[in-house]
Amino acid sequence: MTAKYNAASDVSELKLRLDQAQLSYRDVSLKSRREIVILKRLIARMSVACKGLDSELDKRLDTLRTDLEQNKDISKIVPHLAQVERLLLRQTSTHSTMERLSDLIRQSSESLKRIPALPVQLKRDIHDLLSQAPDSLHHSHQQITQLFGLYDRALKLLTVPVSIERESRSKDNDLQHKLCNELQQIITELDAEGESGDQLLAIRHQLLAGVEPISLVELCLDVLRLALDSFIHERRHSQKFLDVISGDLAALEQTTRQTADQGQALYKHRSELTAELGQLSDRFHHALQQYTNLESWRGAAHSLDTSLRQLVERQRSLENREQALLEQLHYHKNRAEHLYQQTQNQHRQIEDLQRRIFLDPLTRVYNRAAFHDRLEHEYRRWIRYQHPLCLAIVNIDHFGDLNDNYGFQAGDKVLKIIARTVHQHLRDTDFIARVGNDEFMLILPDIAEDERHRRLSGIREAILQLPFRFREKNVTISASIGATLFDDTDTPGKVIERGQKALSSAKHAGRNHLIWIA
Ligand SMILES: Nc1nc2c(ncn2[C@@H]2O[C@H](COP(=O)(O)OP(=O)(O)OP(=O)(O)O)[C@@H](O)[C@H]2O)c(=O)[nH]1
Repeated sequence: MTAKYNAASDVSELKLRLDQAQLSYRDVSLKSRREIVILKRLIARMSVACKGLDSELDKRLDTLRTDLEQNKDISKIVPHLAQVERLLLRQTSTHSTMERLSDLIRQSSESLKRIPALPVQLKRDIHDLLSQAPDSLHHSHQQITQLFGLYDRALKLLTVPVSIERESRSKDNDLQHKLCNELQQIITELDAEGESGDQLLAIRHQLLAGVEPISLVELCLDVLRLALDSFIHERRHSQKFLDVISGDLAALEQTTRQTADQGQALYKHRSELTAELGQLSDRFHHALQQYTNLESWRGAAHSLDTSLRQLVERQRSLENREQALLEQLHYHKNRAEHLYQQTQNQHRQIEDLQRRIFLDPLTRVYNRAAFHDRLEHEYRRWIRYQHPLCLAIVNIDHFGDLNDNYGFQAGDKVLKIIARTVHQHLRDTDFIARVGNDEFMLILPDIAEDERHRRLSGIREAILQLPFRFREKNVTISASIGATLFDDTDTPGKVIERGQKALSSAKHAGRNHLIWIA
C-alpha cells in the first residue's frame, strides 16, 4: 500500500514537472519565434540601410532574409550572420572614406568660393553646402552632386564672357579690316596732289603693310586732317583764282565804262563837228550864190577858210583821241581774251578733277563711284530694252600673299597689268571698274550667251598666262570670276549680291574658276 502510494506520488510529481517543462518549452518557443521576427525585421532594415554600400553585404543580407523567411534552422543561419558581421566590420572603413569625402567637398567648395567675380547667389549656395556636415555616404553623394552643379554654374559664368569677348574681338577685327580697306579706298579716291597727296600715299602704304588698332585710329585722324588740308588748299586756290579774275574783271569793267564814256564824248564832238561842217557848207553854198566875183567874196572866203582850218584841226585832235580810244579798246580786248583763257584753263582743270573723281589713279580704269553710276544707267536701259545684261566680278587669287612675298610695288604692278589685260578683252560698250583692293567689276551689256562665256573665260585664261617675274622668280597669278545676268525683278543691289555669291563659289571651288549663277 505504501509502495502504491509512493508510486502515485512520484507520478504526480513527474506530471507536475512535465507540465512545468511543457510550460517552459512553450515560453522558450514563443521567445524564440519572437526573436526570429525581431531578427527578420532587423535584417530587413539593415538591407535597406546598407543598400549600395557593398554588393557582397547586399547579397549576404538578401540570403539571410530569404533563409529567415523560409524558417530555416537557426544553427544553419548562424554562419551567415557571422559573415554579415564580418562584412559590417569592413564597413567601418567607410567612415574614414566619408570623412575624406567630406574634407574634399569642403576644400573644393572653399576653392570655388575663392574664384574672383563669382555672383553673390553662387557664393551663398556654396556657403549653404558647407554648412551641412554629411552624416552618411548617401548624404556625401548628394553633396558631391550639388558641388558638381555649383562648379558647372561657375564654369559657365566664367566662360560665357570669354566667348562673348572672343566674339567681340573677332567683330573688332572685322571692323578694323573694313576700316583699313575703306581708308585705302578713300585715299585712292581723294587722289590728292602736292604735299598732302604724298603724305596720304605714305599712309596708304602703311595701311597696306598692316597696322595696329591704335595706329589705325591715328591714321584715320591723319587722313581726315590731310583731306581737310587738301580741301582747304583747293578752296584757297579757287578763291585766289576767283579774286584775281574778279579783280581783273572789275578793272576791265571800269576802264570799259571810261572808254564807253570817252567814245560817247567823241561821238558828241564828232556830231558837233559834223554840224559845224554842215553850217560851213551852208555858208559856202550861200556865198557862192551871193557873190558873183571872186574878189568881192575874198573877205568872206577868208573867214570860211579860217573856220575850215579850225574844223580840220579839231578833226585831227578828234582822230588822235579816237586812235587812243581804239588802242585802249584793243588793250581791253587782249585783257578780256587773257581772262577768258584763264577761265578756260580753270574749266579744264575742273573737268580733269571731275574725270579723276571717277578714275582709279593706280590702274587708270574707272573706280567704285563710276561703277555705281554706270550700273544704274545700264540697269535703266535693261528695264527698257530687256537685252541680256551681264555683271562679272574678277578677284585676284591670294593677292595678299603676293604683297607679303614680293612687296606692295609688285602688287601694284600686278593690279595695273591685270586691269589693262581685262580692259583689252572687253568691247567698247563694256565697262570695267576697280571697286577696291584686288577686285574689278565688269558690266557687259547686250551680250549673247556664248559670247559672254567666251569673253570671261578668255579673261581668266589671259590673266593666268601673264608672265610675271618678281625677285628672280617666275610668278603665275590667277583670278576667280563670279558672273550673273540681270533677270526678272532684279535690282542692281540684288545682282551685285548674286555676283558676290558666284565669286565666293569660284574661290571655294579652288580659285582660278569662272562660276555663273543664273
Ligand atoms: N599692292 C596693293 N595691295 C592692295 C591694294 N589695295 C588692297 N591691297 C591688298 O589686297 C589684299 C586683298 O586681299 P584679300 O581680298 O583679303 O584676299 P586675297 O589675299 O586676295 O585672297 P583671296 O581673294 O581669298 O584669294 C590685302 O592684303 C590688301 O592689303 C593696293 O592698292 N595695292
